[in-house]
Amino acid sequence: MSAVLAAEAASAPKPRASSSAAVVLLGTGVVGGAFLKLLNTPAAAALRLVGAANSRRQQTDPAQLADRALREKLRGQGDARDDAALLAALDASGAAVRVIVDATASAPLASRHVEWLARGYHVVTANKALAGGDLPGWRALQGAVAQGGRYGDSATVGAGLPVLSTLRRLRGCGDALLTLEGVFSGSLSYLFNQYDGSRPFSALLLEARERGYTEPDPRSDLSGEDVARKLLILARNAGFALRPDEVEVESLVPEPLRGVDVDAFLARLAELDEPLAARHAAAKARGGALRFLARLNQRGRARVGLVEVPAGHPATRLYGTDNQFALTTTRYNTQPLVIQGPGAGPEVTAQALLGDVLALL
Ligand SMILES: NC(=O)C1=CN([C@@H]2O[C@H](COP(=O)(O)OP(=O)(O)OC[C@H]3O[C@@H](n4cnc5c(N)ncnc54)[C@H](O)[C@@H]3O)[C@@H](O)[C@H]2O)C=CC1
Ligand SMILES: N[C@@H](CC=O)C(=O)O
Repeated sequence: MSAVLAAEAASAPKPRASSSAAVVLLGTGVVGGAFLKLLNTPAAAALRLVGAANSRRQQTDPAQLADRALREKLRGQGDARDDAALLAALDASGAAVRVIVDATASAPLASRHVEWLARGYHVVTANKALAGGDLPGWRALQGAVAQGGRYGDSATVGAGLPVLSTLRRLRGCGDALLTLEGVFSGSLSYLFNQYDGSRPFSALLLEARERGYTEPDPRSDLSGEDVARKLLILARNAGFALRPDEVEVESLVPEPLRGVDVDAFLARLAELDEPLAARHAAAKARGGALRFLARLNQRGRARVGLVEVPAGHPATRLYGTDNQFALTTTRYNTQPLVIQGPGAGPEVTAQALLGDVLALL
């Protein structure tokens, strides 16, 4: 090892010897699976997994939890789902820091976050259904946090890009958000950064899904619902008490595909192609490009949808799954403060979860 590398290794932050946490993981899909891999790295040495679950099964047996094939095994083996048994495993761990990591998209699970915080568990989540859901849920969450509950939400916006932390820091300094604009979806960014009409939109969507960028049901992305949730989370953290019905949302899901089950939707994906090809051709003919943008103006008016932007627009300078958040505030008012980078994907999202868990130690 070179002297420089050795010095860096020696100075790398290490968990305090006395700090350790017991962790229960809910959701072992794309993000949860990547989180399990991170738990097996030195960065997570202070964390002890005491329970893991998918939607149907769970495991609390230490030997099974230590198995590198845990995620695969849970598909066919394990106990029936029972939140109480997972919480009991956290209690039995004796750890001072007990963390529930929610890597699902389940609204019923998200609705339990407040109760878990009130009972003294910390919650770290990639699930946006509570903070980006109805206003009473958001208010209950703020109440639990005001009582001392610690809620790790970095993964809910920008897959861990430092957006929420920046916004809260500015607000803590008395700076107020005036407007917010950008690309808040990694999958829609990936789709529209590439879509030039040469390949069907549906083929690109399948690619985004295979890479783990889309929601469990990709219509949550295409409908604008996932972007609207992120806009609500950001707006609320900036002090706007916005309700979901106050966000104007444009859906890219054709009407006949809205009510069918996920498998039927995936089988009929080609129905997305013609309308989007027509919009793309029209934008291109005018020298523009299509981007799925989110906007919040100073009066609290919020909209998410597909926009034809001119060549050279900041959103045309994104690559891959890049997200872009342009924050204009009372102090950043001549030029916005811009946060940009990959905004979806298993590794970055799992790292955001891990970072939030480690911050509890
Ligand atoms: N994929 C990405 O790039 C990002 C995803 N997220 C969020 O992460 C969450 C998970 O996304 P993915 O891993 O892509 O989804 P996924 O569909 O691959 O995995 C979801 C997992 O949750 C489990 N699950 C569902 N209901 C459950 C329940 N009641 N109890 C226990 N487990 C349950 C499923 O069995 C599955 O293992 C979503 O909320 C998503 O919005 C956030 C940022 C980025
Ligand atoms: N499906 C989401 C994943 C992150 O929240 C997206 O595409 O941004």
